[in-house]
Amino acid sequence: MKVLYYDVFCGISGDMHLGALLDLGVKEDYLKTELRKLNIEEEYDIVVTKGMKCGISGTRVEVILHHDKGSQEGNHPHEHNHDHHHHHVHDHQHDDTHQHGHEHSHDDAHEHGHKHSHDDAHEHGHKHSHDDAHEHGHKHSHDHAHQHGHEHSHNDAHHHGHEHSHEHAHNHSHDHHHHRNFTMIKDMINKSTLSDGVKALSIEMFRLVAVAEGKVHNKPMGEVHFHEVGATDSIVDMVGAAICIDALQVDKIIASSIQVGGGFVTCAHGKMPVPAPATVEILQGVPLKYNLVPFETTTPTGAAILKATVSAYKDEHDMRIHKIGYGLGYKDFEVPNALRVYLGEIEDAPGDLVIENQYVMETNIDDMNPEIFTYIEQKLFDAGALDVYKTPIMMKKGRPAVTLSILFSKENREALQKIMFTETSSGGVRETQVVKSMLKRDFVDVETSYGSVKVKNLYYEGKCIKCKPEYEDCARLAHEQGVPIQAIYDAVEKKVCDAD
Ligand SMILES: O=C([S-])c1cc(C(=O)S)c[n+]([C@@H]2O[C@H](COP(=O)(O)O)[C@@H](O)[C@H]2O)c1
Ligand code: NI
Repeated sequence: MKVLYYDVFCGISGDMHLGALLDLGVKEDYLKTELRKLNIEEEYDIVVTKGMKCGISGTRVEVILHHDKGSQEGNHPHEHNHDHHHHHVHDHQHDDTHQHGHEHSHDDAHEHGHKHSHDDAHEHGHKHSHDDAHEHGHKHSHDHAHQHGHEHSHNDAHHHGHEHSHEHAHNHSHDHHHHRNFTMIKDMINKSTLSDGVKALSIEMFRLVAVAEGKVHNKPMGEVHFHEVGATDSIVDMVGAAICIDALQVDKIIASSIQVGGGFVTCAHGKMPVPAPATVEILQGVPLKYNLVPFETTTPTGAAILKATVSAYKDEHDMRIHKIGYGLGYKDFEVPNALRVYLGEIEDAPGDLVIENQYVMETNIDDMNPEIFTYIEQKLFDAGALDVYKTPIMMKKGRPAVTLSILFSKENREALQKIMFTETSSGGVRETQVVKSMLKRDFVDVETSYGSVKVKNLYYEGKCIKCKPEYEDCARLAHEQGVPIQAIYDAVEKKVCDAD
């Protein structure tokens, strides 16, 4: 079995992850070509360099943002070194002789404060579009000649206050890409020509962050205003992660316990404890280590990449390692600030359990014509449900009702959700992630006096411990031969026992 192992001894962020997988052998050109399928390549550049951390060489990835067309044309790339140092206070450096300090803080009802200070002649392009009530306050102070032009489009009531103090004429047109929400990002990914696997995996990463942010800030997921998450560099980090993982074509992903770091981190919300609330929300149930350094070592993006892909956490593993990669972080610590990854193989033991992350979607129904259930169940199976089952329940006001449950893999979530909303009377569904352990299995054809029946063999610790004739074959033969179905089961059992 081909395995990817994350050794998260000093944490993980989106760009450390990209660096590690490029270091492991994923081609930089392939990553960049695939990312272009999102059609946002004018918003960023990706710079890949070789570097060193405490004597270990590895690969460093920087996502350089073009916040606006103006800055792009004016050759003002905005650098976001997304691990461990920018924490939502954006430091920007420009080729021209000036610096920007942008401070953004967004919320549903919220205020904007943009502060710019410039030394030289240049142009800005900023665009904002928001869904909710909020206030804007822009403060600019400039020393030299340039132009401003602000474009804002808002759906709801809000108040703007722009304060400019300029020594010279200048031209700003705002064009930030910070406010894509989960739905917008999902649409962008789905509309692209990326493979279905990459789409599903990257959407799952964004969903994990959206759910976590919603929980932390006590808002429904749809109302979460993405901050860094909605920004271009998070899109590059998470879609890029899915592209690189998909390119490796591994059967299983394993990780060590995750070093989250310590202390406090400053971000849009102010100072927050490490692990940041969204990070620890995402990493519930995962083995963590703390305080290797008094800084944030694992970010929400890094946490989401692992949560969406890792099926087992083991500090000691028995894989044969074929390749090793190091993705470098930005800061320098006393320990190597790097994510280490291994590509290798684990022997397929015949008795091994198959362990998969799956999901259960459920809704309680007390007001639907019961005849419809059978129709819906079939539709759910056709859309990829792994199992569909009903549980009788008693609901409020003494109503007898049914819980309709679906077991599924994440790539089928949207199709199944659509059926739940459009075909049942339900107005909402809930979802939980489950770890499913299955006995290894194979299928054989058993010849009986009635005909051939497919039989499932189930293995545990290398031995076949259960044999199950497939119901459909038994039912078909019983009809064809005009015998009780039990006669077919008995014939299969006799054949199997005789063979033992
Ligand atoms: O901007 C928001 S909403 C934000 C929320 C949280 C919470 O934990 S809530 C944390 N952060 C911090 O932002 C940086 C960037 O993280 P990325 O995952 O985008 O790389 C990081 O320091 C987070 O802890 C931001
Ligand atoms: Ni937050």
